[in-house]
Amino acid sequence: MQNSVTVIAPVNIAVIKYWGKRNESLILPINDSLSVTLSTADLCSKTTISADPSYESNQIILNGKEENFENERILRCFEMIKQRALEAESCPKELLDCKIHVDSENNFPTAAGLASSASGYACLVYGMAQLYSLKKQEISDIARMGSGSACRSIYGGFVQWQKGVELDGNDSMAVQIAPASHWPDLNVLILVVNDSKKKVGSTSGMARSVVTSELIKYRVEKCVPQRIHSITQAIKDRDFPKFAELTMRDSNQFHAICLDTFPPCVYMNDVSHAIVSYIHEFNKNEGETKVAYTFDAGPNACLYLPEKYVKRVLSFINHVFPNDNQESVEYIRGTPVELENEENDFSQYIPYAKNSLKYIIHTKVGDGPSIVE
Ligand SMILES: Nc1ncnc2c1ncn2[C@@H]1O[C@H](COP(=O)(O)OP(=O)(O)OP(=O)(O)O)[C@@H](O)[C@H]1O
Ligand SMILES: C[C@@](O)(CCOP(=O)(O)OP(=O)(O)O)CC(=O)O
Repeated sequence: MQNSVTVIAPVNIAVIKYWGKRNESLILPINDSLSVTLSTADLCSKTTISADPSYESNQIILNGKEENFENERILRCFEMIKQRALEAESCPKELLDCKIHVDSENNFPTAAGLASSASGYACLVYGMAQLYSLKKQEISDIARMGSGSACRSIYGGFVQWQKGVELDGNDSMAVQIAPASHWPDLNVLILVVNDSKKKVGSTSGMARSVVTSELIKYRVEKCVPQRIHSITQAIKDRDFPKFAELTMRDSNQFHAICLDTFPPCVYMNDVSHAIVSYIHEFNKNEGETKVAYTFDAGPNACLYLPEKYVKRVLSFINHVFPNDNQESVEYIRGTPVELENEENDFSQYIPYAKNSLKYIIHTKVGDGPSIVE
C-alpha cells in the first residue's frame, strides 16, 4: 500500500476574471472566468501528503510553518476526496482511516496576489486524489471548494471555469479550452511590484463588491458572456492582438469594479498604473499590440506576449523601470532570457522612479498538476 505522494501544481492567471460569488459556502461564482496556466518549471506549489496509522492528528505545514488543518476549506476538500474514494472503491479502507500529514511549499510569494491559493489548493486536492487512487476522476469541483480559482489550476493550457446554474453547484467546474501545446508561443512576464501580504483578500473583497457595486451586475450580465466567447475564439485562432485587447479590457473593468465597491478595494498602486500607461504607449509606438497586461487582486502585473517580443519588451521594461539589480540573476527569474545588447531607441520614454519593481519572473504557458517521481 503506497502511503505517500509528492505532487506539483501550477499557478493560473485569469484573463477574464472571477470576481463575486452567488453562494459563499459552496464557492459558486456569479460569472464564468478564463485563465492561462503557467509553467510549473518556474512557479509552482509542491506538496507531499502521507497517511499513516501512527499519525495521531491531521497536520498541514505551509512553507515550513504549521497551519490550522481544521480550516473549513481544507476540511471540505479532504472530506469530499475521501467520500469520492469510498464511492469509487478505489482506495484501501485502511488508508482512508489514517490521519494525514501535508507538507507544502510555494516557490514564489504566498498571499501576495500571485494566485498562491490557486496552485496551493489544486496541489492539495490533486495530491489527495493520487494518494487515494482517484486517478481519472473530475476533481476541479473539489479544488473549487479550497479556493474558487484553484479549480482552473487542475488543467494545463487555457481553462474556463463554467459557473454552472445548479443550486448545489454540481455543474460548476473547470474545462480545458486548449492544451498548452496549442499555443506554446505565449510567454509571460510577471512584474513584481510588491510581494508582501495584501490588506484585503480576494474572498472578502469580492463579497463586498457583490453587495455594494452597481457596475458588477452590468459586467456579469452584459460583458463577461461576450468576452468569454470572443477570447475563446482568439485562443483557438492564436490571435494575439484580439486576446491582448480582451485581457487588458477585462483587467481594467475588474479594477473599476473594485473601485466601485464601497468602501473601495484598491489593489493597483501608482507603479501598476504606470505599467498600464507605458504598455499602451509602447504598443501604439510599435504600431502593433505586442504585449498585454493583467492585474489580479494586488499591484503586480502579469504580462502576456508572443515569444519573439520577449527580448524587446524586457529591454523596454528595463528602460522605463531602471533597477540597481538589473544585472543580477536574482532580478530576472524563471526561464532565462538573453537581453538585447544593441542600443535601443527608447529615449522618447521618460523612465519611472528607480527600483520601483522588486523583480521579474519570466515564464510560459504550461501543463496541469503532476506527480513528482
Ligand atoms: N501551497 C499551499 N497549500 C495549501 N494552501 C495554500 C498554499 N499556498 C497558499 N495557500 C492558501 O492560500 C492562502 C493565500 O490566498 P490569497 O487569496 O490570500 O492570496 P493569493 O492566492 O496569493 O492571491 P490571489 O488569489 O489574489 O491571486 C494562504 O493563506 C493559504 O491558506
Ligand atoms: C482576482 C482573482 O485572482 C480572484 C481570485 O479569487 P480566489 O480564488 O482567491 O477567491 P476565493 O474563491 O474566495 O478563494 C481573479 C481570478 O483568479 O479569476
